[in-house]
Amino acid sequence: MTHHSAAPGSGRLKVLICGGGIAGQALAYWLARGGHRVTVAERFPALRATGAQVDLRGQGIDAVERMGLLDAVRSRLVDEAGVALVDGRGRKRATIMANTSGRGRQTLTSEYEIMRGDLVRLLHDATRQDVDHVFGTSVERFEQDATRVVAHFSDGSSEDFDLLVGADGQGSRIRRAVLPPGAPDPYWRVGIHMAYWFVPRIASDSNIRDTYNAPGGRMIMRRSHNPDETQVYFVLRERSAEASAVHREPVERQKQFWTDRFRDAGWQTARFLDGMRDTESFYSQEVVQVRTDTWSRGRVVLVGDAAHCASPYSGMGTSGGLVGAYVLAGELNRHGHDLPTALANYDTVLRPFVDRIQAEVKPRLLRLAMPRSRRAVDVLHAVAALACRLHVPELVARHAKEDRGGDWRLPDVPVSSGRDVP
Ligand SMILES: Cc1cc2nc3c(=O)[nH]c(=O)nc-3n(C[C@H](O)[C@H](O)[C@H](O)COP(=O)(O)OP(=O)(O)OC[C@H]3O[C@@H](n4cnc5c(N)ncnc54)[C@H](O)[C@@H]3O)c2cc1C
Repeated sequence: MTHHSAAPGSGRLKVLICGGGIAGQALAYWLARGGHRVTVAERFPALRATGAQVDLRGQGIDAVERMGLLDAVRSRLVDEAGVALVDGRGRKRATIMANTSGRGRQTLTSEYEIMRGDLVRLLHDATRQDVDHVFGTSVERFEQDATRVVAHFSDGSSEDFDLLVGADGQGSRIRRAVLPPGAPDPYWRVGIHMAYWFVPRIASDSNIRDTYNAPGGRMIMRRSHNPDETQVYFVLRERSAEASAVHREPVERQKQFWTDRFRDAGWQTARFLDGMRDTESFYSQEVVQVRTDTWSRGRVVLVGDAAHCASPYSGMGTSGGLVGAYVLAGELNRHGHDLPTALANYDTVLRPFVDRIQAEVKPRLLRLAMPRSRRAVDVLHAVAALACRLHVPELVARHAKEDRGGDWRLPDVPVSSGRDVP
């Protein structure tokens, strides 16, 4: 680790961000612009520019715009025209097109769909000059007193900082150390699991996302993001200890789990399972939200999924990380070494937005969209087909007053920490 100290008495802070994903890098961007000294420690040996397609919506788009990155994001958007429900023979039973009217709220497809890897690379390009990135290193533990936090790294070194930020995602270790003893389990479980990977694209893979329901609470999605690759998502309704534990097992065991559950699902399952065998891009997770009242303790604070993962079903996970980073950086720029005030304001300002995006996930609706019986799948398709013939989804989207983040607006915050930066 490199050693440098912040100028004493100035508003500048020496900050360690644990996790170089979306929220960590967005925070690094704003703090570096604010004149703070920032190190990002990422556990992965290189930039972790993997993952499937993510949405940017509402306030998340505003946050990207304030970073001056909207044009760069626009140039990397995935072309997804809409979402179709297909039957076992691939026939489209109902199609919901993206809302391109410029009014109301986005449908299932957002106006800004981008591959996670592209967004991570873009944020990295915007921060790499001004921030120390250390790859292949994680924070093993830390201790703090009134004047500093000491981080102990996986390479055996340790270093003092003014502030440690846990931007280490849904399974955050920093969060475990921040929550008070006896705090309730922060995971709010929806009873749904998801795996995704890439397979070679074939001629019939269009720019419409296909969604297929199989009995047993199983869903398969297919969407294509470039001329050569198609993303496959397997989604499973299951509340069992086995399903919750499998995501921490070796990848081969995870693949076996998904193969066993989906083997007889129909449609293009055989093709997708074939592609799963050789893929490098496989990722398996339980759909959870992180719900905790504690976002900070002393000189340690959480940002992004570590603080408030809203889950992929909110459509606001990535936007939430970008917005949280912006709000936290703004308060740190405003209050500098008065960390108690900065961190309390971060909580007060951001909390209503987080409550709103987390409330977007409605387990009852998700269960309805993933029926268990064949008959219920048929009913779902018939109702969806009728609704689409009557243009219900487009009308609802266009006439909705607000997008998913509600009427909460990004606050205006100082970009720099006062006198240190012109
Ligand atoms: C590999 C990957 C793929 C993903 N794919 C999707 C997707 O397809 N769709 C979707 O909606 N969301 C996906 N997500 C989640 C999505 O990125 C987040 O919901 C959202 O962007 C908020 O980002 P975040 O920075 O808070 O968390 P994340 O993007 O999860 O980033 C956390 C970062 O912290 C690093 N990290 C974890 N533990 C440590 C540690 N102890 N020390 C140092 N670094 C650590 C991780 O390697 C990662 O780079 C993915 C996340 C990851 C890590």
